[in-house]
Amino acid sequence: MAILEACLLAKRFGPVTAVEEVSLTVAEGEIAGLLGPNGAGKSTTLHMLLGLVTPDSGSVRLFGLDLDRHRTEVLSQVNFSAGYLGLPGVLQVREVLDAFARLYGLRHPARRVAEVVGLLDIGSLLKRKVIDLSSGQQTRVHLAKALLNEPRLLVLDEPTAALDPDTGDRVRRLLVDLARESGRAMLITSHNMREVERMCDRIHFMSAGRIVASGTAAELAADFEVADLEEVFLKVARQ
Ligand SMILES: Nc1ncnc2c1ncn2[C@@H]1O[C@H](COP(=O)(O)OP(=O)(O)OP(=O)(O)O)[C@@H](O)[C@H]1O
Repeated sequence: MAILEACLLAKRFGPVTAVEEVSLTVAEGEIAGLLGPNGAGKSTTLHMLLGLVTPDSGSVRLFGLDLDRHRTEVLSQVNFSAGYLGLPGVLQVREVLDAFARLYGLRHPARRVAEVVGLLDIGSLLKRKVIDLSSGQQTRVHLAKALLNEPRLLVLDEPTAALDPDTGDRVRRLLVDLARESGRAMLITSHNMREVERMCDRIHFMSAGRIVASGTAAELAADFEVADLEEVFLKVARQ
């Protein structure tokens, strides 16, 4: 079943065409990657899929429902994490997670907070204020928040950019396990090609607002007649 179906999305900001005719689908249990050079239109695409930016044209369906017409229903089954999203700095980590758990209307908020704290291994951070955390620690708190509502679609804008190699590896394993075991769909952007090769079932390359190539890492490498995704990226970026 298609969890996400985007059809011919387009967005301009004044004279800048950020996104043009972007169509993509993400299936249940699939981890999809959205790659491309800086300014290619990845974040703008994610924001349209999340209803944060209104497209100039095109449509988004989530779980078979039109995002515009069923906004509350579909967005309650989605979550989003990105390094550029702030959390309330004066609150302790526990207070932040408790607040989001209440906001999401979870049936067993305390139990779910304990679960995500365990998954992201952030028990030692619970009494710390968000503002005092390192960027990697904040990333883990953000990911914990994004898992609270057990989203059927998890959208992650550069999820491991601030993480050290060990923590990044743990988080990647956690996300892959979540997709495999519970059928959660994910759409991630990343500039880490090894990460994308390891995690993503299907990859969409964007350039100048358009999707210019899609496939598995192996299919893309074969199509572009190169050895790996890093070289595909360089070819796309330099075309
Ligand atoms: N709110 C905005 N107002 C004006 N221009 C914008 C706005 N948001 C994005 N843009 C422009 O749209 C284009 C696409 O930006 P976007 O952030 O989607 O790219 P990206 O692929 O996510 O880049 P990066 O890899 O650097 O994060 C860029 O030219 C950017 O300057």
